[in-house]
Formats: sequence, structure tokens, C-alpha cells
Amino acid sequence: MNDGLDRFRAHLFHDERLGVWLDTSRVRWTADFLDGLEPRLQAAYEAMAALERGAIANADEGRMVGHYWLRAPELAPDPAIRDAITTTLGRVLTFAEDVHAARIRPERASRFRDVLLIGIGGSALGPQLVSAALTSPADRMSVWFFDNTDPDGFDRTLDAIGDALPGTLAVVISKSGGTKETRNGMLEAEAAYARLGLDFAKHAVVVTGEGSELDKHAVARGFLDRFPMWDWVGGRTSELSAVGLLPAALQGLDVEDMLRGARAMDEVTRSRVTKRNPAAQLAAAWLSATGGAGKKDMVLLPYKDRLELFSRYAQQLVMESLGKRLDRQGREVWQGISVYGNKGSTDQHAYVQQLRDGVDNFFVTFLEVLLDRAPQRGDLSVEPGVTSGDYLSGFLQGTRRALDERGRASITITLEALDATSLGALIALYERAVGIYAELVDINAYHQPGVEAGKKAAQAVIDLEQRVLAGLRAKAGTALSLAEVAAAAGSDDPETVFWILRHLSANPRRGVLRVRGQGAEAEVGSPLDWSWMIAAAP
Ligand SMILES: O=P(O)(O)OC[C@H]1O[C@](O)(CO)[C@@H](O)[C@@H]1O
Repeated sequence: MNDGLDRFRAHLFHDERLGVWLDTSRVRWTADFLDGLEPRLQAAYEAMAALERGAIANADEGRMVGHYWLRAPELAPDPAIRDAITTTLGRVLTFAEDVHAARIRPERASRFRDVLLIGIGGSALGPQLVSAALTSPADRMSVWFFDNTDPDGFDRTLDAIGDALPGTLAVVISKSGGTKETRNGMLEAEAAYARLGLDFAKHAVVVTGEGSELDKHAVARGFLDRFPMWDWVGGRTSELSAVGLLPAALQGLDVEDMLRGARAMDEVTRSRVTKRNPAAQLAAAWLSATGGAGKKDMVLLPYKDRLELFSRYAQQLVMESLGKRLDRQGREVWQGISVYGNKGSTDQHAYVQQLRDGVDNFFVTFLEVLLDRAPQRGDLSVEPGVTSGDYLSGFLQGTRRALDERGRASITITLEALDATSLGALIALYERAVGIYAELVDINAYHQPGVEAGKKAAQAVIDLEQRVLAGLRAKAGTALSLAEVAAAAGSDDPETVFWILRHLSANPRRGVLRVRGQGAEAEVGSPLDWSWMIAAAP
């Protein structure tokens, strides 16, 4: 009698067609856990089916949740949606073909060879994951990213693109069309093209909601093309809309395989037989590991360099979906599961020490890919009869075992190979697991009210900065105390004024202004007692 083996046998899911395995045997749930959960799982299956039929599953925003239709348009509740999905896919493929064949060409260079994707959050993370996971020497184009509003980050990426900018196609992605980081990235890119005497519009396309600010800008400026983003697709589940399909198709990846993989996973994860439904098992395993209350963090450990960005992708998918203050009944629940991780075995040499010996506040999800490398690359032995891939597999198994010995939970997802199909399937698996988990804990997984507070506060800082500058300008040449600057700016928040002044003083606007903070700390006690003035331009 081997308890471990029996357990492994009992909790090992395999789908041959998908080439996917799921092992939940090391979650250590009690034998009756799944049985006890079954009525709630059945309710979750019904809710997911209603969602797929077009229910207003995102009640707060009054929206349908339709990412599953993207790979099965025939399921969409409305013919106009079906048509929009298929038409857009066709347009994406044709556009990419036209770019590859240089039928769509840049202003000066002979053809587009690079893509600069400008987006953030759900408008960048999926494309970043897919691009890194599936890149190969057969790529038709290289893909670069602006995914922040860090000026030095822009410069670094532009430096890396270098002389290739005239042959670079900018793909600006924003569902809302009003995200400041993306707007700033677009303006920075536009300026970079302009410095070369190039018209950005002749090198740019957008993916955005119809009628958004960005959409109007693209129309007004005459961008090369526009692709739609719909209100029934959430940013974090948009990889299989034009958001992800367009950059992937431009890179030369097989987007139809990606859709096929997701579709096949959807078919399996629609099952109402829990034993046959890997998304339900995954969600149940999360529930068991976290107590359904986020008590443990999800550590994602792909033993595959190409999947290193999976944890960043899943971080948004899981945390933006599940991190909610209120449940659907309006009760305060402070839900969520924290997600982190990079890749194995690299992380074994970083934080796995704590996972085995330290605080037990996590569960690991190992991601394994059976095919070590493309067969034509050979099978070099690093020791007699042993390959690097054997080590990778050995390290995964070793860590799984070492954690289990300490009673630390783990899940393992195994893919036979990593390609467009299996990546599409993996994305669909996590999308559905998140949906089911949200049903189990009764929260709306499809809104993100919490991100608004930070955006509003940031805008208030930008507005205050303008008033600070106006106040300083009005008294140019005079040294002002922090309280005087705040008063001149009409602000009762000197701390924020201090942050603004400190930042301004480090970043003089060339030829326009220089803000200087003065004062000897030793004498006056605190930088908050410095005096500030606007000095002549440097
Ligand atoms: O695609 P958009 O509208 O620019 O939004 C980007 C991201 O910002 C968020 O709204 C959060 O601020 C995400 O949900 C979204 O993926």
C-alpha cells in the first residue's frame, strides 16, 4: 500500500487531446473536501453557463462577460457580436499578412520589421506573455513594449529599437482609450518618429473601444487602421481578442492555433463533472489551500524560461479579478489571492529556502513542459546519459517532494509541449478557474473598482503640480517656505507639495524652469523646512 501513489492516482487529471495534466494530489485536501464542495461547484457551473449565454455577469458595470465567445463565436448570444468577432479575426489576419508582404508599408523604410506595442495591464501582459513564450527564429517581426510611463523606460526601449524605428509599426492598445500611461507612451513614440521627420500616424494602428478618446485620435490623425475592443471583454481576459491576436499575428505566431487551444480547453472545462473538469479542480484546490479567504499566496513556478511571464500575467488575472472588498451581497469580505513567482529552477536559488523552511503562507503551482527542447536541437548530455532537461525535471520533482515532506501544498500543471495551442489552452484554463473560484466565494470577478482610487489621487497630484508651479512663477526669484508654496497653490496638503517640489527640483524643464530647494538640513532640522524658489532656466 502506497498512500502517496494512491493519492496521486486519485488526483491526477489527464486529457490526451489537450495534452494537459493536472495533479492536485499535493494540495492535501481531505477526502470529503470535494464532495462537500460539490453543490457549490454545481451552482458555479450553472452560473458560468449563464455567463456564456450572455447574462449580465458583471452586474456593477451592467455588462456581459464574453471572452469565451472569442474562441467560439457561435456561442455569442447576439448575431452582431458573432459577426464582430469573426470579422475582426479576419481583419487581423489580413492586416498582418499585408504588413508581412509589405503591402502595408512605412513612410520611408521598405517594410515594417518591428512592432512597438504601447499598452498597460490587460492591454500588454497577455501580449508580453505570448510574445516571449512563443518567439522563435521564424518570427516575422520583433515585438517591443512601452508598458509604463517611465521616461527612462521609453528611452531604453527606443535605444534598443535604434535605427529600426522607421520600420517599426506602433500598435497602441487601450480598451478605455483613456489610460494615461498608454497616452503618454503614444506621445513619446510620436515624438520619437517626429525627430526622424516621420509621421507617427503612418506607422500606427490602435486597438480600442469604438468612440474612445484614442479611437477619435486615431481617426483624426488618420492612423493606418483601427481594431475594436468590446465592453463585454475585460482587459485581463482580452488576450484572445484583437488585443493579443494582432501583435501575435504580426510576430508571425499561429493565432488560430491559440484560439483552437483555448476553445478545446473551454469544451473540457464546461463539464459539470468535477472529476473531468480541470478548471473546477484548480479552483477547488485554490479554495482548499487558501481557506477561500486568501490565507495563502499562490506561488507560480513554471520550469520553463518561456513561461517566466506567466506569473505576471496570472497576477493581474487572479488579483484584479479576485481582490475584492465586497461580495455580491455587499458584505465586506476582503477577498483575493496574492500571486508571485518567476521560474524554476532559478527561484530555487532565491526564495525556495523560505518556502520549505519558513512561514507556511503559500501554495505552489508548478508548471511543467514535457518536451525539453525542439528535437532538431539535439539532446546534449551534461553527464553520461543525462541532459539539462533531465535536471530541470529533476529539480521540479525535487522541490515538489521537498515541500510535500514539510506539508506544504503544491499543484502541478504539465503540458506535453509549449506551443500556440497549449498556451491558448493554459490561458483558457486560468480564465475559467478564476471564474469558478469567484462563483465559489460569491464575488464579481469582472470589475475593478479598487484601481480607481489610485488613478484619481494621481490626477489630483498632477493638478496640484500645476498650481504649485503657478504659485512659484508668480513669485519667481523669491525663496518660499513649504507652507508658503502650499498656500500659494491653494493646498492644505504640504506633504504632497513637498513630494512635488522634490521631484520638480530633480527634473528641471529644460529652458523653461528650474525649481530649487535650499537649506542646510543640519541647521534647520528637516528637508521639510527648506525654502523653494523658481530660478532662471538652466
Ligand atoms: O486597456 P486600458 O483601458 O488602457 O486599461 C488597462 C488596464 O487598466 C486597468 O483598467 C486597471 O487600471 C486594467 O483593468 C486594464 O487592463
